[in-house]
Order: sequence, then C-alpha cells, then structure tokens
Amino acid sequence: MTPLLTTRGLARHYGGLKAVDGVDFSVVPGEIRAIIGPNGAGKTTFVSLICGRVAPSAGMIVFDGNDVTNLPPHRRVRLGIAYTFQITSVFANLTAYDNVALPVQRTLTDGRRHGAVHAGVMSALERVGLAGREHDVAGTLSYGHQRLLEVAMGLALKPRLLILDEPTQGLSDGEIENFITLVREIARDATVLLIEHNMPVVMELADRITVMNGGRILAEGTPQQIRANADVQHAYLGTPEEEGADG
Ligand SMILES: Nc1ncnc2c1ncn2[C@@H]1O[C@H](COP(=O)(O)OP(=O)(O)OP(=O)(O)O)[C@@H](O)[C@H]1O
Repeated sequence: MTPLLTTRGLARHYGGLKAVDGVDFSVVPGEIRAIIGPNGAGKTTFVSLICGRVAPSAGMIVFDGNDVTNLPPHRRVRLGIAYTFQITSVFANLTAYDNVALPVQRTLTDGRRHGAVHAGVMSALERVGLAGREHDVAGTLSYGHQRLLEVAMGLALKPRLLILDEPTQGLSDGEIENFITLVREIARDATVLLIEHNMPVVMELADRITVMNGGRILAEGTPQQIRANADVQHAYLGTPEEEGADG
C-alpha cells in the first residue's frame, strides 16, 4: 500500500544534540502507529517536524505524494495533518464550544454558517465524551478533559493524519477505556500517530509500533514483535516482569 506519510533522513539538531537523527519512517493509510521510547528519545521533536512546528536540519517529509518539508504548519493542516500537543493549543479563557468552533470554521468553505458550525462542534465534543461541557470555560476543565478538548479540536479539522502526543496523560482508567474506543473509531477514516507512555494502551491500540531512542529508530514492528525485542526491553520496557510500567 502507498504510504500516507514518509520521512527520509529527517533530522533536527540543537547545537551538538541530535534530537532527531536521520529518521526514515513511513505509515500507511488507516494505520494506528504508536511511537514510544524513553524520555528525550526525540518523539515530540519528530512529530513536531511532521506538522511543521519545528524546522528540520536535514531530510524530507512527503505527505500523500506532496513534499511538505518546507510548508508552514497551516498549509499542512489544510492538506490533512492535525495534531494535539499537551494542551498547548487550548484557549483557556474560551468555552469548550468556542475552542472547537475555531477549527470547525476553518473546514467550512462558506465560513460561518451557524447551523453547520454548531453541528460540527457538537459532533466533535460528543466523539471525545465532552458533550454537556460545551459551556465550560476550557481553563476550568480538568487536565484530562483539556487533553480530550484538544483531540476534539484536532478532529474538527477532519484530518487524514491525526497526531496525538500523550493523549491519555491525566485521564482516569474509565476515560482511558473510552479513549481507546475513540481512537479505534477515528482510525476508520483517518491515520493515527500516537505518542504514548502508557504501555497497555499502546499494546491494545497500535497496529505497529516505532521505538525511538537517541533520536533514531531503534525498532519497528507489531506489538508482539516489539514486546519480544530484547533491545527494546533493554532501552525502554525494563525487564519482562516490569512490562506495562509507565516509561
Ligand atoms: N527547543 C529545543 N532546544 C534544545 N533542545 C531541545 C529542544 N526541544 C527538544 N530538545 C531536546 O531534544 C531531545 C529530544 O526531546 P523530545 O522532547 O523530542 O523527546 P521525547 O522523546 O518527546 O521526550 P518525552 O517522552 O520526555 O516527551 C531532548 O534531549 C530535548 O532536551
């Protein structure tokens, strides 16, 4: 299958530090791909390169046949790349409704048709389980609910590639169960890149897993292959008895 996203020799250096160091990566349409690795492995920097928040030091990014390496983030959003990053895009003083209305309006060619905006906002909030909280000011929501609000904002863009950076952080066990169902549903019409430290969530959701370490790809494979990989166990998962521990 033709990949939806490919990177070739993708790198980002900060002075002498190789945060991302020559990564060749691809993901096929409809896949749920988890990216895991120890703290500082380069995961966030890697997905920041993909969505254009960070400029590469070297390498190339191709999305759906287009070279997007030098496109600004908003042009990548228009092509279908959406991302959620640890609540950085939630406007704390706006209601949950207004936060989601902003990206919904971007997807409507005729701008601000009230009915269409309302339907789009409510549908996105319902999908993440925040229906009923639309009038809450975002800054008053719990941390976990602000993460879900970010996912709703990403979904409102109707992305083809949705990048989720540690989305389950701060969620309760019940909310994590709902989130797993939500990601499966999202993957019916989008491709998902999921940075996640919660190993049970990764093992349950991912079609394939990419393990990063020191800015490079250490291993790639199905959850079963990654579980059995001795290098991965050494670098990240700890001893087999500790498997499932938060990284
Ligand atoms: N803007 C920056 N300036 C300097 N160094 C940076 C910058 N951003 C990231 N780094 C460094 O690059 C390396 C990779 O960081 P990154 O945040 O991508 O790792 P990560 O795998 O996402 O870690 P975590 O799991 O803790 O979020 C780290 O050593 C980090 O300190």
